[in-house]
Amino acid sequence: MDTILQTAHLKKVFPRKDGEDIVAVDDVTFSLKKGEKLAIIGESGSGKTTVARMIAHLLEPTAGKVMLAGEDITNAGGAKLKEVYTRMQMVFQNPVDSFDPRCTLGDGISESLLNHGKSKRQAAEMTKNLLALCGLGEEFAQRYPHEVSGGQCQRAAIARALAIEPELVILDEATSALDVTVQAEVLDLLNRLQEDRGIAYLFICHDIALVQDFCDQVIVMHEGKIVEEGIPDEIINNPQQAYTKKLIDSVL
Ligand SMILES: Nc1ncnc2c1ncn2[C@@H]1O[C@H](COP(=O)(O)OP(=O)(O)OP(=O)(O)O)[C@@H](O)[C@H]1O
Repeated sequence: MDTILQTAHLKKVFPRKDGEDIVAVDDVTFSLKKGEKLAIIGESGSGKTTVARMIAHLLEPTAGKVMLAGEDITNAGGAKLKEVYTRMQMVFQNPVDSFDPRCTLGDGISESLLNHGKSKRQAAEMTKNLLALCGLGEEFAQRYPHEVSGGQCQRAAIARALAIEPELVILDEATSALDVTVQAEVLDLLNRLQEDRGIAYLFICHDIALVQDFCDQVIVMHEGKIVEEGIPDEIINNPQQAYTKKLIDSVL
C-alpha cells in the first residue's frame, strides 16, 4: 500500500512571554497509508489538535516536515496549497465556526466545487447528493449555519470536506458532538467512502471504544510525544506503557 501522509520529527513550540515556552508537539513521526484509518488518542493537552493543525497548514511547525503522497508540503503556499487542499480536507469539532454565517450551507459546500471548475448547475446537483449522502435532505442547502443543529452542521461540514473527493480527511473530534445514532450513520458513510474511494482518515478522538471499532491503527500521545502505536485491539487489550494503560482504564 502507498503512503498518503507522513510526518517527520514534527515539533511545535508556543513561546510565552511570562514563563516557560510550551512544547505542544515534540518529534512526532508517523505515516498513514492510502485508504487507512489512523487514530490519535491521548489525554487533553497531549498535542493531538496541534499535530492536526500543522498537517492542515493552519499552524506553522517549529521544526519537522509534512509530506503528502511523498511530496514535502511543509512550506506549500499559494497555488500549491490550493492543490494540497484538493487532496486533503479537514473537519473540526465546531463546524458552525467553519461556515461563513452569511452563506447557506449549500453555498458553503458548492464553493469548492465551483472553484474546481464545476458549473453552477453541476455544483448544485452534487451538493444535493452530498447532503443526501450525509443524511440531510435537500432543503438543508438553503439553510444558514445558525438555522441547523450542531449535528446537522457537522454532517454538512463532512459533506463539504468530501465534495472534491480528497484522498485524506482529517477529523478532529468531528463525530464527538453527534448523538449515537447519527454518529453511527456518519461512521458508516466514512467506511463506505473508504472502501469505494480509498479515502484515508486521520481520526482524533477521545472515544477509545470507537477508535477500536473504526480505526486500523492508533497512535497514543502524551505531553507532545508519541508513546505507543499499533493496532487498536492490541494497544487497548495489551498496552505496553503505564500512561496508555491509565488512559484506557480512565475511559473504559
Ligand atoms: N495557540 C496556542 N498557544 C499556546 N499554547 C497552545 C496553543 N494551542 C495549544 N496550546 C497548548 O499546546 C498543548 C497541546 O494542545 P492541543 O490542543 O494540541 O491538545 P489536545 O491533545 O488536542 O487536547 P484536547 O483533547 O483537549 O483537544 C496544550 O498544553 C495547549 O494548552
